Amino acid sequence: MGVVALVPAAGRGERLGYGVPKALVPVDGVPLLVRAVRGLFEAGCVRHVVVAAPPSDVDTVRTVTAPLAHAGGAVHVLAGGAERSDSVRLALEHALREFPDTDVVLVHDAARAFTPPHVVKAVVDAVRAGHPAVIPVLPVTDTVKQVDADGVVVATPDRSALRVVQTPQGFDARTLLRAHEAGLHATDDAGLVERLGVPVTTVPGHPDAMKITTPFDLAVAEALLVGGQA
Ligand SMILES: Nc1ccn([C@@H]2O[C@H](COP(=O)(O)OP(=O)(O)OP(=O)(O)O)[C@@H](O)[C@H]2O)c(=O)n1
Ligand SMILES: C[C@](O)(CO)[C@H](O)COP(=O)(O)O
Repeated sequence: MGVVALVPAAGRGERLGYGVPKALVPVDGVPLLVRAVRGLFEAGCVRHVVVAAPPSDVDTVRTVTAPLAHAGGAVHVLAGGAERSDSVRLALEHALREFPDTDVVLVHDAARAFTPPHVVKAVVDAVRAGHPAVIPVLPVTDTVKQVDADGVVVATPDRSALRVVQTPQGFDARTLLRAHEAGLHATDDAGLVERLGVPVTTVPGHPDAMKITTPFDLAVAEALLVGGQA
């Protein structure tokens, strides 16, 4: 029995526009991916990590992540796929083949490099408590509008019932495999599980678990977050 974290890190980081794949972008000299993997191990409950790397950078990713493995744990690196969900599926298949005693799987964006370890632990604890799918969330602070193709507002959903979704998302391993094998599309793994009719439970997320997507996000991380984690 053990927890394996899958880290989709194969994106190009086009919205960031840094010139190297986003996972390798340094913040205070430390690549985002290294920070993300460190945070997973620091939670104290993750045994192995499987990273889906940009296909052109598998060797570099192996080099930067190799020193992160702790006693009894491993960091495996493989080439990711065309879409995030392809990268997750490839990493999941690898994990279940290489670590067959895995019972809990986390999926964690390399781009959420500053996620506090206590959020990782809260997700794992909730899966271990019997919830087959668990996601960290934050309340929505802006009013949200639904618009049509012309940008005209068609609805204003009640924001008290809305949540912003972060990672790591945690799953019973067989449930996540079933969700990926169903061949559906969703922007996160919990979205695939929902379509199976499996309940998805929420735990509190954290503002530091922001997804670094744009140059603004990177500037925020550099200005606010480095001190606590460098
Ligand atoms: N084919 C892909 C695309 C994305 N990801 C990963 O999924 C996470 C969330 O994706 P996002 O933040 O959108 O990253 P990018 O795809 O790199 O961003 P962009 O769309 O700006 O290129 C990131 O850690 C990214 O590396 C992945 O593993 N494989
Ligand atoms: C998984 C995710 O981070 C949850 O908010 C998000 O859906 C990833 O989206 P992206 O467009 O691949 O960045």
